[in-house]
This record gives sequence, C-alpha cells and structure tokens, in this order.
Amino acid sequence: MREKARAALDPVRWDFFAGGAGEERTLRANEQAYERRRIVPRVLRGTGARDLRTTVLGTEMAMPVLIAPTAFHRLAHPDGEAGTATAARRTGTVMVVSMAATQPVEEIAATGAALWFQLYPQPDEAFQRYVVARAEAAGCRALVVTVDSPVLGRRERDLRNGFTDLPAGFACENMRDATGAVLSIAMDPALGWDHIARLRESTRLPVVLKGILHPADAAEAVRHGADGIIVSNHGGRQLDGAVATLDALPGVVAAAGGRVPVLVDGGLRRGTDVLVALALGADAVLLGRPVLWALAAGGAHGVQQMLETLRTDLDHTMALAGAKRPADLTPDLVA
Ligand SMILES: Cc1cc2nc3c(=O)[nH]c(=O)nc-3n(C[C@H](O)[C@H](O)[C@H](O)COP(=O)(O)O)c2cc1C
Ligand SMILES: O=C(O)C(=O)c1ccccc1
Repeated sequence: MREKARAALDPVRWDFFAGGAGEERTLRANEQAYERRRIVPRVLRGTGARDLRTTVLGTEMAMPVLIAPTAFHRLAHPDGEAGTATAARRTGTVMVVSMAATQPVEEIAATGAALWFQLYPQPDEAFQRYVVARAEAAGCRALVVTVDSPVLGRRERDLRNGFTDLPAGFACENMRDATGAVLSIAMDPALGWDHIARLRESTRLPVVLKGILHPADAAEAVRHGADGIIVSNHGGRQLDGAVATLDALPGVVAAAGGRVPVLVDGGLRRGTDVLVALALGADAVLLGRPVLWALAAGGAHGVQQMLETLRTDLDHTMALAGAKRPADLTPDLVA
C-alpha cells in the first residue's frame, strides 16, 4: 500500500504525509521499537476461533485497532474523510476524525461509521465549545484532545517544499465559525492543565488525552479528569528525539494503574505489532500512515482492504501465539 501510495501521490503531498520533524529520528524509532521485540508464544491453549472484539470507553469495535486522526484526507484521494469512514463502517473500526479534516464532520458521520473527534485545544474557549458541540451533535462518541502540540513541529520536508497550507479548493471544514468563516487551527504554548479541566466540564463525552509519553503526565491526566490516554509522539512529527511510543508505553500503563484505558500509536504496521502493543499493556492501538497509504492507493476500497488484511493478520498471529482474546495478551508473551 505504501509503494502504491508513493506512486500515486504528488511528491509534495507524499512528503507531507510521510515526513516527520527534524532528522526523523523519532519517526524511525517508532517502527524500530517493534522490530526489536520478539514474541514468546504459548502452545496447546485451545484457542479455537479467536474473538478480536473489544469495547473502549463505551464504543464497541471489531478489533482493538482505531483509525488515528490525520489531516487532509482529500489530499490523499478524492474520497477524502468520508471514504475512510466508509471503510471504517464496513470493517467495524472506529475512526478518529481530525480537526484538520477536509470534509464536514456531519458528512463523515453520514457514512454511519462510529466516530470520535480530535481537537487541538483552542485558546478561544467559546469557539472550542462551538466545535465540541458540533462534533457531539454529529454523533461523535469521544473527544481526543491532542496535547503534544504547544507549537507545530519543524517538518523539514514541508519547509523545503514550501508546503505551508492547504491548496486552493480545500479547507478545514470543521474550523468554520457560526458565520461560516474558516479559522486557523491555533497552537498555544500558554495552555495548561486548567484548560483541560475546563474542557472536561464543557462536555459529557469521554475526554482522551493524545500525546502523553511521561508517566508523571499520565498521573496528571487522570488527576484532571481525563477518561483515557493515548501514548503518542504524533508519528514523529512533533518533538524529534522523543522516545519511541512502544518504549514509553509500560511506564504510562503503570502510572495509569488501570484507572483509565491506555491506547498507543506510532509505527504499527502488522498484526504482530498490534499483539506486542497489547501484550505490553495497551487496551487498543491506532494507525496513522497505513490508513493514508491505503486511501491514496485505493480510496475507500483501499482502506477497507488494508483493515481487513490487518484483521486477518492479527487473528493469525494470535492463533500462533496461543491467544483467543485481546485480554489474553500479557507482558510475558514479549521477550
Ligand atoms: C499526515 C499526518 C497528519 C496528522 N494529523 C494529525 C492531526 O490532525 N491531529 C492529530 O492529533 N494527530 C495527527 N497526526 C498524528 C496521528 O494521529 C498519529 O499520532 C500518528 O500518525 C501515528 O503514527 P503512524 O503514522 O506511524 O501510525 C497526523 C499524522 C500524519 C502522518
Ligand atoms: O498534526 C499534524 O501532524 C499535521 O500535519 C497538521 C496539519 C494541519 C493542521 C494541524 C496539524
């Protein structure tokens, strides 16, 4: 799928989707962390047919894999976010809609997919409440608040290519205010935990903080009312040199202490990667670039094919490792 996407995409768009911050050390480290791990399988456990279904914060899913929020799907394929959502609906996968989506959340929701909505915390809290209300009204079932972006990462490929904004004819459709004007996504290094506490009070939806790496921040997140945590370094697009997410996962899981679900993203490419992340304590994982590659390669159908392939791969890997359910995946299965 990645090679098909590379062939299909304009090189500037390829660089935007593929690239990371700085030297791309963290981007590479995310995948390498999975390559380092080895599975220690159990035998003769009579798993029979596996059952990959799971429920996270009240949302049921066919497998413990969600679609990570990624910007600008219409730059990958004309099917756009609605195409990704159609694939999610057909495979029973949850899609996290990006605040930087190029279609309105109402149109994405019209596909019938189970959606969560991602938000960059906005210093204009009245506008933030307006966006949250819109996501709620469209039927989104959780808010994912991205906390690793006090400023935008330095993506050197984009700087070289002069890629600074969406081309003409595209817009961040969920950044429109009540008058229909499109506002810019603000990133504000002045924001602190009090902002999260107020956001928590402004919605009945579960609030999941995305971009936690330090165990002390996992504890702070729980203390400030977060309902879930996503261990993420933004796919290596924010702080280059940040720890690989798989290496950060056990510390965050220990700090969360079972009080809230812990999810992880970054570098997962195979069923074995999902197995390893779950064994090391994740309740579910998210996929970023694999979805973009599949969308670029084949639109909604490509994303559906990728998700079905991953599901088959995870099911097969679990059979070989002696696991019937996600809950059977424990740390002793990873060397
Ligand atoms: C092209 C691109 C755009 C992204 N846009 C967003 C975004 O709008 N909001 C967000 O929270 N994360 C965004 N991310 C980060 C992803 O949600 C996720 O953390 C990351 O892609 C996971 O790593 P992976 O691509 O190796 O699977 C983006 C990532 C990529 C590659
Ligand atoms: O989050 C990102 O990585 C990203 O590329 C993006 C794009 C547009 C607006 C905000 C973030």
